[in-house]
Amino acid sequence: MIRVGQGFDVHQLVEGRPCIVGGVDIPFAKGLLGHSDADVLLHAISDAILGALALGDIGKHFPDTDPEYKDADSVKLLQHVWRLAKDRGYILGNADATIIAQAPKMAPYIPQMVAVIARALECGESQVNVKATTSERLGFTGRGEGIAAQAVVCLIQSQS
Ligand SMILES: Nc1ccn([C@@H]2O[C@H](COP(=O)(O)O)[C@@H](O)[C@H]2O)c(=O)n1
Ligand SMILES: C[C@@]1(CO)OP(=O)(O)OP(=O)(O)OC[C@H]1O
Repeated sequence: MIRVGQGFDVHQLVEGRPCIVGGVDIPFAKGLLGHSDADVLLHAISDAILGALALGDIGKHFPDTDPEYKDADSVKLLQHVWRLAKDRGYILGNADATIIAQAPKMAPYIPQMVAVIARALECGESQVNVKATTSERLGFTGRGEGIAAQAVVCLIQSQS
């Protein structure tokens, strides 16, 4: 069986926080605000996987009221989500994601993000694509108030 899922997430950019996107700590004057490390890209991918599995969303699995997830490493959250897919006999077909950010420039860090994601999803790097776009200075992303990310995944059930 093949299943697809999509995910979308937004986090606010504020001073005094690290800017962690796709598991990469990007040097920038502002960082992402959240209960966890606020890794907007990994949250979108996690939600896409949970969507494909019809298992709800990351807020359901990792409540932002739970101190266990305070400043949590989203790579670990993604690994947990991937375990749910593996336990149901799925492998990754492919994942494709877009980061929407006026700044910082993501391109130099994308190969590192792809490596982090492929490692967490136990797949080849050719199965993972990460893109970035500005929103041409329009809207909250364009004003630099936050970063958004969206993702789609295709999961393939290799055993029944
Ligand atoms: N935060 C970003 C945004 C964009 N990029 C790269 O720049 C290219 C052009 O962006 P447009 O919004 O003008 O389409 C885009 O294709 C990305 O390669 C980036 O690295 N970081
Ligand atoms: C990851 C969790 C849990 O720490 O918190 P945040 O970092 O605030 O992220 P969000 O995308 O708002 O939702 C999921 C949360 O429950």
